Amino acid sequence: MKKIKSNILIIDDQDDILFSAKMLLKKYFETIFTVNNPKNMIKILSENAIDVVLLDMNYRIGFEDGREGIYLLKEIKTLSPHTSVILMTAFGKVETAVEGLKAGAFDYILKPWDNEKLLSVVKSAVKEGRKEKKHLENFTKDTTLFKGNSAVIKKVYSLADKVAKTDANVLILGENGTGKSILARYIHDKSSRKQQLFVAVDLGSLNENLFESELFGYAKGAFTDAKADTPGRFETAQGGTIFLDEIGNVPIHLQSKLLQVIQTKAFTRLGESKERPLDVRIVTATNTDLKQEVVSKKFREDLYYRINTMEITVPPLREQIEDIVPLAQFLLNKMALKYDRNEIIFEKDALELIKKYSWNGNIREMENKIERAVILCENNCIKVSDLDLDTVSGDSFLEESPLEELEKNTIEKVLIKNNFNISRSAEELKLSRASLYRRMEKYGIGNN
Ligand SMILES: Nc1ncnc2c1ncn2[C@@H]1O[C@H](COP(=O)(O)OP(=O)(O)OP(=O)(O)O)[C@@H](O)[C@H]1O
Repeated sequence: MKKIKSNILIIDDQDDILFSAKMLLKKYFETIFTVNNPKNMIKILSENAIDVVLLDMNYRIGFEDGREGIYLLKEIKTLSPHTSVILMTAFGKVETAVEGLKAGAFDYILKPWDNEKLLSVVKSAVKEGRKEKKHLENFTKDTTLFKGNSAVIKKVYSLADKVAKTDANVLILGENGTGKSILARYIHDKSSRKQQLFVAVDLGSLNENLFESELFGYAKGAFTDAKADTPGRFETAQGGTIFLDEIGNVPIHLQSKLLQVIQTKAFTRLGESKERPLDVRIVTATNTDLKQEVVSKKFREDLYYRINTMEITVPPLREQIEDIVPLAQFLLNKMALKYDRNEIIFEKDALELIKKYSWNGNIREMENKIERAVILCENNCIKVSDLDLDTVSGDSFLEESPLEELEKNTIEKVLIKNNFNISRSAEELKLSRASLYRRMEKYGIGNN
């Protein structure tokens, strides 16, 4: 049987436990390290990429409350944040193990263990760790784009990847600051037009009188200030992509001009009669409900159907809660780089607040708050007060809405049904184990 490529470290003061765990695991996993004194774990963890640590919770005779285990767990997580830790505890000491789960342990196992159970927990820890590592690689490779790992955002990028390969017009919908223009750029970068220009036009701030000249260009003498033949934005984007942001703000009398260009794939410079062929990919975006605008006759239906060959909705941050903390870390890295503050980190309470805050202004709001905090922060640790978040506005995630109540009840039911088996419950709820633990913590499930 081919062994799974992974490094496992077992820490226990009883040599017979180390021996039997090693005998069992070495049949399935490539490298097994053992230490009977936790002090020796530091060297192994710093010299090897350890995937999983199996950690006993009690060492000193007479101390059996598991405190040492919790302390060591935190130390391991600091030294090697992506190592999964499985706690080993005696029957009857489960409360401390549950506390360990909240402090970041992957799972716990009761001693004496059932071999099948131990193997299955270690295998899932290795698998989960790999996923996280891959996610981290994607995350650190690029400092301009954060993709996220929640199901909703993964769907967005998978759709964007598919549509990028085609020449279809794309309409991107979403609230302010959700990253619509970032997604438009992403589609361009993934398309066969990536070597050509990506031209972004903010139609919302474009003066009505300049609309035509700016978009389609003009000939010398077309109007008083037209001193020379000048190409417009569409022409500049030839061969590439034009991104028309805030398309919902275009007044109805100008919408027909856009429609004509999109329909005929040709444009005419102001003051000229010659029609020029147009070869651009059109990506548009808006935060208004265009369908509703069509119903209320503020937006032309024919234009709507021309621009939305493919429609992608970027979710607000409140619908991708599991991405909030990684995004905050991503933006902190970005700002740390920008302001040369490499050592800067979030204080635990600040990160908790970030997690619970409502972020109605989405990624833009978070970026602004973190940038401000990096500038203002006096030492290298961002505190709650540095973030300047309005926590009294009452719309933070802290409050339990009926929807949350529903979620809490469902989680409780599934956990009870599965005898508090986390893996099975997570599978049934279609959540990762980590997200299930996070929700349990949020709702105080399993605390008593
Ligand atoms: N996926 C992302 N990765 C990194 N930064 C992002 C991402 N999405 C958005 N941002 C940052 O958030 C800010 C807002 O993004 P963007 O302008 O794309 O949002 P938008 O939805 O187009 O906003 P608006 O509706 O106000 O035009 C930008 O500064 C951008 O750098």
